[in-house]
Amino acid sequence: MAEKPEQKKFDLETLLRVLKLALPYKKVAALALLLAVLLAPLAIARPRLIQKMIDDYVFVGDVEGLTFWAFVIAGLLIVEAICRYAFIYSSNWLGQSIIRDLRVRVFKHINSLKLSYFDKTPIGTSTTRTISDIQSINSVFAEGIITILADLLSIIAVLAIMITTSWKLTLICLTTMPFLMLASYIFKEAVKKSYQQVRTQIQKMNAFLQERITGMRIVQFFNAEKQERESFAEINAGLRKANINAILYYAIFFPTVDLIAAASLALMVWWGAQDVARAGGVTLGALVAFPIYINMLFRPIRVLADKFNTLQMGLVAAERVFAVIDRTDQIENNGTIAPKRLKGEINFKDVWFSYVGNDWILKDLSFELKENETLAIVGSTGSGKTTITNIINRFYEYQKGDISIDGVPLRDYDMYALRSRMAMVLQDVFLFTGSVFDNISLRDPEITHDQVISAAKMIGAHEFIEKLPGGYDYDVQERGATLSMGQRQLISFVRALVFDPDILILDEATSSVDPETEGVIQHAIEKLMDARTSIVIAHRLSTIRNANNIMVLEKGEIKEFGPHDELVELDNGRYRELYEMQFLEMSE
Ligand SMILES: Nc1ncnc2c1ncn2[C@@H]1O[C@H](COP(=O)(O)OP(=O)(O)OP(=O)(O)O)[C@@H](O)[C@H]1O
Repeated sequence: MAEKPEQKKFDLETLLRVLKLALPYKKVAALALLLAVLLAPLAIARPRLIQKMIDDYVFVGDVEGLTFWAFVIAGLLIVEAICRYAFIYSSNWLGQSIIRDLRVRVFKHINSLKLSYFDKTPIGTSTTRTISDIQSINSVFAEGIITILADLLSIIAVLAIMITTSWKLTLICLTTMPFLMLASYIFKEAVKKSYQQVRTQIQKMNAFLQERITGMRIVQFFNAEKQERESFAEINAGLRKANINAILYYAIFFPTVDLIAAASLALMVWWGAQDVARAGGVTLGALVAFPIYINMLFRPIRVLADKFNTLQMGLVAAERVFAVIDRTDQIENNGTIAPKRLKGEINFKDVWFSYVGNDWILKDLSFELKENETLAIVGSTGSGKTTITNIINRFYEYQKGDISIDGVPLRDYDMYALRSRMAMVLQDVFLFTGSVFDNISLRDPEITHDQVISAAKMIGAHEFIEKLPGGYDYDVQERGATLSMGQRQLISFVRALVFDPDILILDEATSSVDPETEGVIQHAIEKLMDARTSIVIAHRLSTIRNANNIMVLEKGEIKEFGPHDELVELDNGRYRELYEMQFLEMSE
């Protein structure tokens, strides 16, 4: 994905929108702000008091007065430390609370988006939006806006006290300011650019690793380790270079600022020392306090450029997160009918569907399924079999024609109620990290252990689950990698059965299993389809033969439709051809 907004100038609109996120935490935000305002005069009070002590007490020899003011300074130091702690804690608490809310909001929103969004958006992008981009928004609060404000306030406060102490000395100190400004500007731009490079390299590395780790089998099998190692080394070198560039700028900038500060100090001492001697010139106390002021003036300026970059990067991230939140291609769910049970009569009438534009994948489809009937869909790859199931469960919206279930148009149903009466078993079984029980119940609190066990028994999966270490509590690793294909399929069958759907959508796996497992799976499928309407993308001859009707699909059109015995009789029939070439062979 092109990350072009990075080049944009400061975006006030996004900043305001980010600030609005703090509304639920008004009080903490106000506290952080108040502390920022308080900290500036607190910090400058110390050198001012030292100045006073030297001028009014040291020369007079008033030890009692000196002790008193020393205690005042100590007291102020403690107050400042407490305030600084409270400031850091509250601004970070604010940032973290805001991003916690935002993560929930983004996750919820991503969940509600149409599947077509995920067709177009790489997985990595969705994860980046919910994790690292949102994390960067924290910096807008914790390191950005409030600290920048605190720094600016302290600069103003220091300048004010410097000018009131001696405007001449202040002017002398400020003569180096243009150099500092120039250095800061150059640094800010250079660092921004190198951080962009770092980000690009990190993104590259993430994408590379994600793909290679997922496809590790292929990498190892085709002995591609060497090439992959070389590609990785190249990306890794790029990341190192980008990081070193960024560090280099810091290494140049910070000493440069120190140098400019030292020049200021030298000028001040040179001029100040002469001025002390003059009548009406600066006092000795001021001369002692000024180096501290200079330090206080340069320290925030030194980090300000950096913080401004952080703020800007936070805003760029915020803009990307908002772009996800603002997406309106959510699933429309305007239907209200929510039946407890369905009969499962499905009717397609002149249905047309395309994923993109006018590239029709399903063309003028009409067919009917009665209660408890089974329809087997067969056809060559890409003919649109999966697509039919995708529009029945409303993963995608069809464009023309009508689909109804039990005589009610699909869109009049509440989508969640409708889906709760359907179950889907996919060819590529997806298991989540968690126990076998959780993978079957999908953490639905209404599903009991007994229900799961009795469903597993019906399917014929109970035996093998019992034998797993821990049985139903067996910890399934990511995507079920530690289970065999057949075992994963059986678990997905139990998952479907336990929800006791009225309509079953089944994409039969093409992978062949040993004859014994095949027998178990065949039995499981029969159990699953028993007494409910089923649509099966069929690959097993037994399933096809037992189906009430077979649909032969070709390029999105129905070529033949009818029961096995009828279709197999058709001269030059497509089904007959498929049957003789494929299914008979498979069943041998
Ligand atoms: N999400 C999608 N976005 C765009 N086009 C898609 C999408 N999914 C499928 N297609 C296209 O739609 C057509 C039908 O795909 P579909 O998955 O329905 O075929 P299929 O008959 O199930 O194939 P197979 O037997 O290989 O699974 C294909 O040309 C495919 O490229």
